[in-house]
Amino acid sequence: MRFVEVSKRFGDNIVFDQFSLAIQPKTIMAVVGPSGMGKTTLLQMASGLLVPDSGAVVKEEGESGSVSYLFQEPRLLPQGTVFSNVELSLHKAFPDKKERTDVAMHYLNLVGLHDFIAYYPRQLSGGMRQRVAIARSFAHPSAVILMDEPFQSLDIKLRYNLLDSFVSLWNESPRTTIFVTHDPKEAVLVGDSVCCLGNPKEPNLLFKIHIPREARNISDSELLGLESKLVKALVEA
Ligand SMILES: Nc1ncnc2c1ncn2[C@@H]1O[C@H](COP(=O)(O)OP(=O)(O)OP(=O)(O)O)[C@@H](O)[C@H]1O
Repeated sequence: MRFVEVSKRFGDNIVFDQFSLAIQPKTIMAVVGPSGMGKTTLLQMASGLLVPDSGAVVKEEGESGSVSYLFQEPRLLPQGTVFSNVELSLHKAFPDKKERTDVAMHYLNLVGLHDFIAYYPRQLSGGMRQRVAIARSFAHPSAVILMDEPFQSLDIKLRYNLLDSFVSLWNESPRTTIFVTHDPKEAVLVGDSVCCLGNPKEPNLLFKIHIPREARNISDSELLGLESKLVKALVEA
């Protein structure tokens, strides 16, 4: 997916001015930036919910069709079980009931919720609810996943556990992904590239990360170095 010289303003507020960014198919672009710099706006333009004033969002071959959105809050149906929260979203993509059930169960297994499929959201912890939402995003056969600070409200241990779950699902079924986060550590653990919005010297500072995702460690010196560069860029932004 490519943002090509995209401009977007709300009244006098210019959020993007001739902004360009290329996300290689089936890679993860982490996006960090101070509050109000346009991260959610970027996701909305990627999803087609919002149309740029000028410029274009270009999808690569195989990226058209529906997108999966993962939000900070899991947005589950309170009256549906864990299973039906995933299965219900698949009716259009998988008209065959058996196939739909298999797909839902496959992803619920991958996020470790096989023993909780008959539970209702109110019976789950916040982390478990977010696992359901992750399973639902991946179960949907969309080529693009847009993530808006999905782990922000969780404690640090849970956050990194969920990040691991997300990476396992992603490795099993890679999709073009934009991952918005406030946390530079999350960004360097998960992204193939990290785009930092809002730095006055370089409005879309881009870092590429060459360490394979599965080999990344929170205390790896190269990642720590990159993280501190990001923190510096964010403080200057
Ligand atoms: N529908 C809208 N109408 C008017 N202004 C808007 C609208 N949507 C976003 N904005 C403005 O655009 C700017 C970017 O908003 P956006 O939500 O994309 O920022 P963000 O980087 O995601 O912020 P945060 O990190 O706080 O979620 C902000 O100044 C916001 O007030």
